[in-house]
Amino acid sequence: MTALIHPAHQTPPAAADRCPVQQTVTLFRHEPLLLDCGQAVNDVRVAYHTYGEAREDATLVLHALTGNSAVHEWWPEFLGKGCPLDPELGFVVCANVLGGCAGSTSPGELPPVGGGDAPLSLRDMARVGRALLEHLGVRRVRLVGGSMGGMLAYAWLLECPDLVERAVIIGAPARHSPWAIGLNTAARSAIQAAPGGEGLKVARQIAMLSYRSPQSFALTQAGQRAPGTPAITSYLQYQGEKLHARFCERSYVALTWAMDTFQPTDAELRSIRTPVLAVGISSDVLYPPAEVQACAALLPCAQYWELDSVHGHDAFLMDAQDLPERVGAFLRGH
Ligand SMILES: CC(=O)SCCNC(=O)CCNC(=O)[C@H](O)C(C)(C)COP(=O)(O)OP(=O)(O)OC[C@H]1O[C@@H](n2cnc3c(N)ncnc32)[C@H](O)[C@@H]1OP(=O)(O)O
Ligand SMILES: N[C@@H](CCO)C(=O)O
Repeated sequence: MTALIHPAHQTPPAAADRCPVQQTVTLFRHEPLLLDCGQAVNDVRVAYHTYGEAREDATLVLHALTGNSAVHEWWPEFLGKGCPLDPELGFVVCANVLGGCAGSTSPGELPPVGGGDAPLSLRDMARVGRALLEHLGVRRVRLVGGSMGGMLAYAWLLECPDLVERAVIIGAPARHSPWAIGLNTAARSAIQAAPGGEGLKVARQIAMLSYRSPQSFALTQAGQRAPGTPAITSYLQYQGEKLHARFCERSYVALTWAMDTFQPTDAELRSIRTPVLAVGISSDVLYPPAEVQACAALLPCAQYWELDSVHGHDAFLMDAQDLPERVGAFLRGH
């Protein structure tokens, strides 16, 4: 595979001067990426961050649905000196997924299929990630992923078992339940009913209700923010506006579809030999902890741990408590 490294990034600064910057590379220049839908795609752009000196072994962080590759911005408890991802001790990589809208090839940049955006799969995203690791010279990888990133870790375990040494899967099942698909269906319906932005805002409002918990909202959004407006109402409106300002509806449709259609069988999950730490979140109403645990129980080499938080699914981002310590210990082989 030949890669096109974008000129601004051809000469990396010395390690001591390095501050995290997003880099971009174009992969699949000569040999196309064959998507699961059958479409061949050349020139796939991947936006990524690296932390620490390049090595043959790395930890790959897999971001959540609306995340990006800037781990230092959204997961400071996990990345840094003394954290589970310590760039002084190891090489850390995070890439925006194929179909995302934070620098990698977006749905609108792919050849259309059947008159619409090419349907993407989590396995397609794992194959692009593999190509990035090859480009970076990485031959062995530990995975850490939360939410969509956790489901993507399952796809990596099935698609690239030769590369993955261990995986931490946080707040994610191996496949979507009817409940999770239903929530995404409602979100996509909102986008289809009101394209151009308003639908995406409603989609985020629906999703936010599943990312927190009744108890979390009782603690943080009781009463009124402005006279006559319940706090939760203005909160959801604000969250809709915030996502609209930083995300794209075609990516939202593509990524939620990829999650909904990822349905590995029990037999496939039983075939995974890689050690896995699966983390459930006690108050997660999107992916209830029992569901996360039941998926992990199908894996021959998985252990399960539960984060006790009232803040629901998003607790891995906003109320991590001793999760970093647990993740660090598992990555070190304990
Ligand atoms: C923070 C980033 O850089 S995101 C970029 C990368 N994105 C990702 O990685 C995706 C994952 N991240 C996320 O989903 C989110 O950023 C989270 C879960 C980590 C945190 O979400 P947040 O929206 O920052 O937190 P929270 O739910 O507490 O809301 C706080 C915001 O709502 C506002 N707010 C709180 N209550 C109300 C209310 N009743 N009415 C109106 N606004 C309200 C706050 O003023 C605050 O505003 P600000 O974001 O402008 O500071
Ligand atoms: N709140 C996170 C997790 C969703 O699964 C996001 O927006 O990506």
